[in-house]
Formats: sequence, structure tokens, C-alpha cells
Amino acid sequence: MRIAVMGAGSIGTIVGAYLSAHGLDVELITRNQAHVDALNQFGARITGAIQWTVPVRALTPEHMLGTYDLVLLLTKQLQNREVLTHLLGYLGPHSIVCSLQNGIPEAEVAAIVGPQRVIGGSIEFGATGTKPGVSCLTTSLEHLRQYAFQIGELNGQMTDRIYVVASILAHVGGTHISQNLVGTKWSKLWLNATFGGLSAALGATFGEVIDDEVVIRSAVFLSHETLKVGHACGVQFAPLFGFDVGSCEIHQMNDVITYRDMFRRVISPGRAVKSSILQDLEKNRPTEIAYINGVVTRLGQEQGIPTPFNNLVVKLVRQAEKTHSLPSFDYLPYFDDLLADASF
Ligand SMILES: NC(=O)C1=CN([C@@H]2O[C@H](COP(=O)(O)OP(=O)(O)OC[C@H]3O[C@@H](n4cnc5c(N)ncnc54)[C@H](OP(=O)(O)O)[C@@H]3O)[C@@H](O)[C@H]2O)C=CC1
Ligand SMILES: CC(C)(CO)C(=O)C(=O)O
Repeated sequence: MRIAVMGAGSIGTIVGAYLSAHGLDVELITRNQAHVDALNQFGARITGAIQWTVPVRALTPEHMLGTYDLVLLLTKQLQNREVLTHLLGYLGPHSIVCSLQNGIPEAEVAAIVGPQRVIGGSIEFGATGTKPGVSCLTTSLEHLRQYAFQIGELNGQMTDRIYVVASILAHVGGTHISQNLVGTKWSKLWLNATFGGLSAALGATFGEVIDDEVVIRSAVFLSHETLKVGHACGVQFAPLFGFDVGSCEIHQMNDVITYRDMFRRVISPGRAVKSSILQDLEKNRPTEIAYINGVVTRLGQEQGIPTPFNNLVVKLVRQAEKTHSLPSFDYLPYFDDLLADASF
């Protein structure tokens, strides 16, 4: 089976390294020439939770040839139209495109490459590209082994191909098949909007987010808003890391303390994680904020559900994008002000 890791950046470098190390026929594709050169010359180097260098085959999109049986889509959603249109020339009738991006891109991916080719999934570990050829695994190895991916068919069926793709991704880490892909993608959206959003809006690691009392309480409200909007849209949130995300709506003030303590426990294996939105701000690039907290604010508006914490995250990240500045804990008072008036 010919496999393409389309978008070999922070996550794709690690995925490509594991698949290459297991002898699979895999190509790591990125437009980033310096990264391609370093990967081919020195191998894919993983740092952080594991120190490992693996010989890989890397190329830029212009050098793609033939058809791929499986494409792991790991570019950012911002580039989907361009990337998927290019990809069309390298897909056969039975090629599978597995969209592993954050947010809920599957409808757009299916519209371009054809719904019959698409399966979806979520990534449940973190990575930070540090320099060409190198990616830091920011989640513990133990977590990766247990919870790396959830994947599923758009219609939830247990097909032969979903087992095949799951067995391939299992070379990277724990891979679970979901029969509720919408719920799986929304549970990941919950993680991104809550902890990824705060990491981006305050320039912080997940460890810094859970350690601060104002920030962790803000996380409980961000979580509440995302769940309320999701539930109003008919979403049944799937378990994430074996944790029942969907039950964390706030119903009484005591719940804030209960969920604060619960979130600290659930998030602690990812203390070193820096959200991919923050990584893009640090690289002075546009972020996926519109596809993450932006989804919650947009659908919240449609459903008549106020989302002040998500609105603030979007505003701070947008401001950082526009002014080419990096957010910091200096923005904490904005969250403190919201907490003073927070309702549920
Ligand atoms: N990083 C993380 O911890 C996590 C990320 N995710 C999700 O996974 C996906 C990938 O994220 P991440 O690895 O952080 O992203 P990166 O930006 O690190 O990697 C994307 C790669 O795709 C390349 N690329 C961009 N445009 C094109 C193009 N047109 N053709 C070919 N290659 C292209 C980029 O090159 P260049 O460097 O030039 O931009 C880069 O090498 C995102 O949807 C993200 O939300 C999910 C879980 C965790
Ligand atoms: C690291 C993680 C898992 C959570 O925010 C992520 O998905 C991201 O930052 O893109």
C-alpha cells in the first residue's frame, strides 16, 4: 500500500517516522523545502517524550508521482482547497483520504475529492516542529501508546478499509475506531477550543493553563459553551482519552470546581503541549482559529447561545495575527472580568 503523509509538519513528521520505521511504503510530503532536505539528509528526528531518528523519504508536492492508496491529510485546513485540488491528480478510484485535521473539515474534503474516498479522524497527541527535520512529541509516550487516533467512516460503518487504516495508524499509537465520527470530531474540537484556545490566547503551554486558577476556571466555561452549542446542534460527544467529555456542562456552581479538578487530571499528560494555533502565531502565520473557536462562536450565534469566552479567544488570537504579536499572560484580566459575570 502506497501511503502519503500530506503535510509533513509537526504531526506528520512523527506519523511519517513511525510508519517508515515499520517498513511501510510512505512518503512525507510538504511544500517546506528546508524540511524536505533535512528529512532526506538526516532522517526524521523526534525529540521530547522520545529521542529517535528514522530514515524517511520526503518530497515537495511537485515531485509526487503515480497514485496513493492512502493519504493522511495533515496540512492545515487553511490550505485545503489548494492541497486537495492538487491531490486529485494522485488518487485512484479506491484511494482513501483520511482527514485527521482539527475542526470539522470532512464535508469540504468530501466535496473536493468525493465522499466515497473520505474517512475522518482525530489526533489525540501533541507535537511541535522545532527546526527543519525535527518535531518534538509533547505528549507522554504512555498517552501516545494508548490514545493517538480515533478514526471512522463518515456513516459510522465498520468497513474493511477502516480496519486496514486503523492497523496502519496503530504503528504510531493507540488507534480506536469510532462509529460516531461527528461526536469524535466534536470532542476533539472541545479539546482544541478549550485548552488549545487558552494556550493560544495566553501564549501558554497546557501545563501553564491548568496550573493557573483563573485560566483553568475559564477552561471550564469554554468547555461548557462548546458542549452547549454542540448539544444544541444534536452532537453526541464521543469519549476522548476514555473521558466522558459530553457530561461536563455546568448545571450548578459546584460543577466548576468538580470539572476544574477533573480537567487538571485529564490534561496533565500533555503539560508540555503548545497548541498548534500558538505554534502558528509564533511562526507569524495565519491560524486555524476560524475552524476551532470560530466554529463554536458561529454556531452559537445560529443557535442563540452566548459564547463570551470563545468570542474572547477568537478576538485575542485575531488581534495577535493582525499585529504580528504574541499573546501572553498579560491578557489574564480579560478572562478574570468574564469570570466575574459568568453564567451558565
Ligand atoms: N501540532 C499539533 O500538536 C496538532 C495538530 N493537529 C492538526 O493536525 C494538522 C497538522 O498540524 P501541524 O502538524 O501542527 O501543522 P504544521 O503547520 O506543522 O504542518 C503542516 C505541513 O504542511 C505543509 N504545507 C502547507 N501547505 C502545503 C501545501 N499546499 N502542500 C504541501 N504541504 C503544505 C507545511 O509547510 P510549511 O512549513 O511551509 O507551512 C507543513 O510542513 C492540523 O489540522 C492541526 O490542527 C492535531 C493535533 C495536534
Ligand atoms: C495539541 C492538541 C492535541 C490540543 O490542542 C491539538 O490538537 C492542537 O494543538 O492542534
